[in-house]
Amino acid sequence: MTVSHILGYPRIGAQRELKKATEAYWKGDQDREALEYVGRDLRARHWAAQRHAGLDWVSVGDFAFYDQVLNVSALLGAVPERFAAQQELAAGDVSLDTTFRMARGRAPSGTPAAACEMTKYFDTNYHYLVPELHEHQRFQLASTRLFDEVDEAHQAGHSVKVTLTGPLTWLWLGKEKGQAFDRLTLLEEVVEVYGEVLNRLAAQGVEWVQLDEPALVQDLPLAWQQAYERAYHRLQAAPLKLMVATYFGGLGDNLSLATRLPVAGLHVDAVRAADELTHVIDRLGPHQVLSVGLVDGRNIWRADLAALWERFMSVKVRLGNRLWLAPSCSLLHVPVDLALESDLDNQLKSWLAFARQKLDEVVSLSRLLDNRATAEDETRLDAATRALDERRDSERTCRKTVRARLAAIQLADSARSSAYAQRALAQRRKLDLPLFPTTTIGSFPQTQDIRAARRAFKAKTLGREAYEARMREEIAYSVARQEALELDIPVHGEAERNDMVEYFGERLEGFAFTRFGWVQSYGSRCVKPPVIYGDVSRPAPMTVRWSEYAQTLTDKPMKGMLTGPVTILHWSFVRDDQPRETTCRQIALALRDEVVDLERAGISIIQIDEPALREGLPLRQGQWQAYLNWAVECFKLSASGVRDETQIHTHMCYSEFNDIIGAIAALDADVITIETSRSDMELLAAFQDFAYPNEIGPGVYDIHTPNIPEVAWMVQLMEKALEKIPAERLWVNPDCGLKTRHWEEVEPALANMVEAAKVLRKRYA
Ligand SMILES: CN1c2c(nc(N)[nH]c2=O)NC[C@@H]1CNc1ccc(C(=O)N[C@@H](CCC(=O)N[C@@H](CCC(=O)N[C@@H](CCC(=O)O)C(=O)O)C(=O)O)C(=O)O)cc1
Ligand SMILES: N[C@@H](CCS)C(=O)O
Ligand SMILES: [Zn+2]
Repeated sequence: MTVSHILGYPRIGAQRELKKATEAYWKGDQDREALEYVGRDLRARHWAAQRHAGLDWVSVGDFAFYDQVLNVSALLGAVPERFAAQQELAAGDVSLDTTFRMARGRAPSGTPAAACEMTKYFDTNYHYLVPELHEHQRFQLASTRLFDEVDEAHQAGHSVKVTLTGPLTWLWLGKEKGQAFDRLTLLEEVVEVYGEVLNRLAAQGVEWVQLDEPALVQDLPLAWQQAYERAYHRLQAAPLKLMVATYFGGLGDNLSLATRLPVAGLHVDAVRAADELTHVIDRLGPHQVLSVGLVDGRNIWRADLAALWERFMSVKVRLGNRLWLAPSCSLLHVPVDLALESDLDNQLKSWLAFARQKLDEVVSLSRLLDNRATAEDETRLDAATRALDERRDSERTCRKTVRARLAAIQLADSARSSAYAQRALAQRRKLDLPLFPTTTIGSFPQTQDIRAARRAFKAKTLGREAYEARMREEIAYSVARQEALELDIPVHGEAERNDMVEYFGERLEGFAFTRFGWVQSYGSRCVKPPVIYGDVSRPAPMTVRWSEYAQTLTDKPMKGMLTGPVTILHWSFVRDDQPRETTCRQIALALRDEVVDLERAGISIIQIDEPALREGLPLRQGQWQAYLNWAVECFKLSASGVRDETQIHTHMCYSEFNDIIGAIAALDADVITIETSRSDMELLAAFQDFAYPNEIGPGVYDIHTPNIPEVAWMVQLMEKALEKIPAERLWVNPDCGLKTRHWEEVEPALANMVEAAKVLRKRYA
């Protein structure tokens, strides 16, 4: 029989129960027992959903109150000293509050300390807590949570398969703190503790443990490849079966390595690496199980059951009972349950599958392949075929005017009419800016009041006119504050935007919105990515009214604010029936029209944010250039419809940019404002080495902390910048938008920033 399972389920809850419970606990509105109760209840419901769907195993170990990588750090006792958890470590039980302090710097109990770094999990929009590693670090089994959860699932009568981040991927995701050293020197001891974990799980009666090793789809140095063999030779001694799970791409040059590992099973991503499957099967040991990830765990499209059935028949014949089926990766990256989406039209809904629906898809496929399909499977098969046929032929997905416009794009459309030097002269004449011009990145505080007004508008208890009047009030307030602060280039403040992607998606054709389609981004924070289902176009201007209004409130040039095509693409669920770059070009054309309309409305500076440009890089370096080529082209397509004297800005944050500096220069934005303060302006060395020709606003203060930056601090940061970039090309601005801050923090911080610019002007005029 074909075994069906999943690599993990979303833990946030269909109604974001986990978010609400953890935030209530942090605020002190709910005690730990109540929080633990919500955790237990969610686990019980998620396991029940897996079992009732008909999966052969339920996955245990995918639950986390904050992050699954952090859970492994606690399990291994990798708790930095500043969290003062020595007693807990000695007792072998790192507490929940300690993990919260590691994640957020504070928790209801314990002394606050600097939080651990958080960063993107591979190429997903999920963020994990980076394990902090130091030379000669000791590890020990230091948490019982996993074992308690296994007991919980056993008591509920489930067949348990444990899932856990594997030792090599955990180390790969970690970062050396302090002195640099080889992380692999820690492997032996880490593997020792994993060995203990496995023995204990075996003693609990666990038969299968899935060790997630997505690092295997990346370019690995030889020493790491060899370390895989060593580690798994040691782990195979455990008296249970191991499945190494790889996902988010193909194994490439790690394929032989992965299939050689002495484990009972291997999971591969057959969505992103369909063409590797035969090679994997050819190399598989005669008794090894292959788990094939054939339902897309990274997207929300309904699976084509008939096509998959046909495609995998031969695989079934080759592997027989050694075939397992699963989604390509954990379902953490998709929303929980489509059934809740009562506002989506039925046709679009019929094209989609969220986590709950993907369980059914996997189960039906395994029964179809076994020739034991039930009437329910037949119904699902027919419904999927019908829905996919409709989707393929629909005028909603394929719009001739959009396609014709795309086909007519010329090379010249992706370039400004003049080179930067000439544009800069025209812009200087028009804008007449001082040396070290000051500006912000766009958003001002999204107050409770603004959010409440938006909620009321969405709930229809506040009418459109009243809502818009409320937003205009907010814009007027923020412009007045900026005038008082003497900022050179004001912005309208983005009060009207719920999210920098959702806002634009709501105004573009080809996008749809869910009500409950939340996906965990980090900790308790979620995003609700739009669904791009059809050809994209802009039925009407999206931001022009707000910018036009804001411009009436000041004599200074009002900066127009847009989210760029690449960022809109990356932070959405993108249609899977055409190349991503085609969808991106369509978004770029829609934004191009907006840019031109803003110019026509008298807006002479327009910022096109691309914070997600870097994170869209493929996991394999060999594929970077192809991606960067189309990403840069799309940005330029959106930016190039304007006259020389219109100044185009872009903004980037959340990433390190050293390795894509060439692509950043190729964007040819007149000004880039970029996150640099946390890295002490180090990034600018790359701009200097590359002889970056245009203007730069290196962020002079970190907006992620409530601290008010001092004038002298910002002046010295800018002086560091001056060592690399001439004064005429430098701007002064914060690292990113201010929407998460409070006015009481923003005003003194910006006042100091403006003061710093004045000091610099005196010194360098
Ligand atoms: C910068 N990042 C972004 C990503 N993707 C995006 N699409 N946008 C981004 O900005 N990806 C990478 C990073 C991820 N970083 C973050 C940072 C912060 C959050 C976050 O705070 N999320 C909020 C949800 C924010 C939101 O959309 N708010 C809405 C209101 C939403 C809502 O429904 N509110 C109430 C409704 C119930 C009621 O009270 O009536 C509710 O919360 O239930 C708005 O402002 O209008 C979060 O709370 O999780 C996410 C990613
Ligand atoms: N314009 C946006 C960019 C965030 S990356 C903002 O200011 O919030
Ligand atoms: Zn930013």
